Amino acid sequence: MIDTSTWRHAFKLDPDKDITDEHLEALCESGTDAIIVGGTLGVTFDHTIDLLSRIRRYALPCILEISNREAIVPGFDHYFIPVVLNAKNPKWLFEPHIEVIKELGTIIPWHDISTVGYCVLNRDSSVAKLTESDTELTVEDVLAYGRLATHVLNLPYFYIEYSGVYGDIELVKEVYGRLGKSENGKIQMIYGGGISDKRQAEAMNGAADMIVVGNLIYENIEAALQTVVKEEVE
Ligand SMILES: CC(C)=CCC/C(C)=C/CC/C(C)=C/CC/C(C)=C/CC/C(C)=C/CC/C(C)=C/CC/C(C)=C/COP(=O)(O)OP(=O)(O)O
Ligand SMILES: O=P(O)(O)OC[C@@H](O)CO
Ligand SMILES: [Mg+2]
Repeated sequence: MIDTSTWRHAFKLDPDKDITDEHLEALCESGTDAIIVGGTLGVTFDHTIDLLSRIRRYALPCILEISNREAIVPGFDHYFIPVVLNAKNPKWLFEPHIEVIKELGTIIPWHDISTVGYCVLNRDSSVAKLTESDTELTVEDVLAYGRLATHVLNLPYFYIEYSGVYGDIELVKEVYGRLGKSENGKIQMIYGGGISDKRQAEAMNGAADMIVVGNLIYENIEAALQTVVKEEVE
């Protein structure tokens, strides 16, 4: 089982996108807490296992965020199993999961997986289009999804996903403040989406337990490296 309680920052690598050895080394040695591997579309077994083999040169946790059956590669330290809580197409809630559990049930390392409840808020993202996410949500709506994740589903993670665009920080702050602190904060809240510089990374890190930086890696590696924020030492 993995302990992410002190994690503040992770880079998310897309197996479908190229990255040089030099940039990969810089990311893995940047001080980030973990590498998450995943994407929405086109994630293949071969690209995923190739990327894992390259990341394994470095001593940091590597998590596979599973987006399709093809991408399931053994050998990761941990697996995030997504549930898109605000998916309007019910097929995406549990159908893919059931198919995989029926196929792999006996070999699934249940202690190495964590279910992550996503609230997808960028209507133009691939994941929103794929799952037909209801992205026109108020703060109260998002807070309700957070409470669903925390108290009804007892999930370890609630992920506010803006995937590709920098989100509404006031919404994130309010949801985090009312969910995390006022309700014994037993869930870890993650923010990801459009972080493009150190200022945005620090701002969002004040609004959630952990931030994830993805696309910026492939647009501006130096700016991506600047987003690494570390746990304040008491
Ligand atoms: C030995 C062995 C084989 C070990 C592995 C066993 C294992 C871990 C089995 C898994 C068991 C299980 C229950 C798996 C679930 C399988 C599955 C297919 C789940 C579907 C998840 C889902 C809802 C997918 C659709 C939505 C989606 C793509 C979610 C991913 C998260 C997300 C928000 C992605 C967006 O990423 P982003 O980078 O922003 O996207 P793009 O940049 O590509 O646009
Ligand atoms: O690629 P970006 O927009 O940084 O988003 C990171 C992560 O939330 C994607 O699942
Ligand atoms: Mg991505």
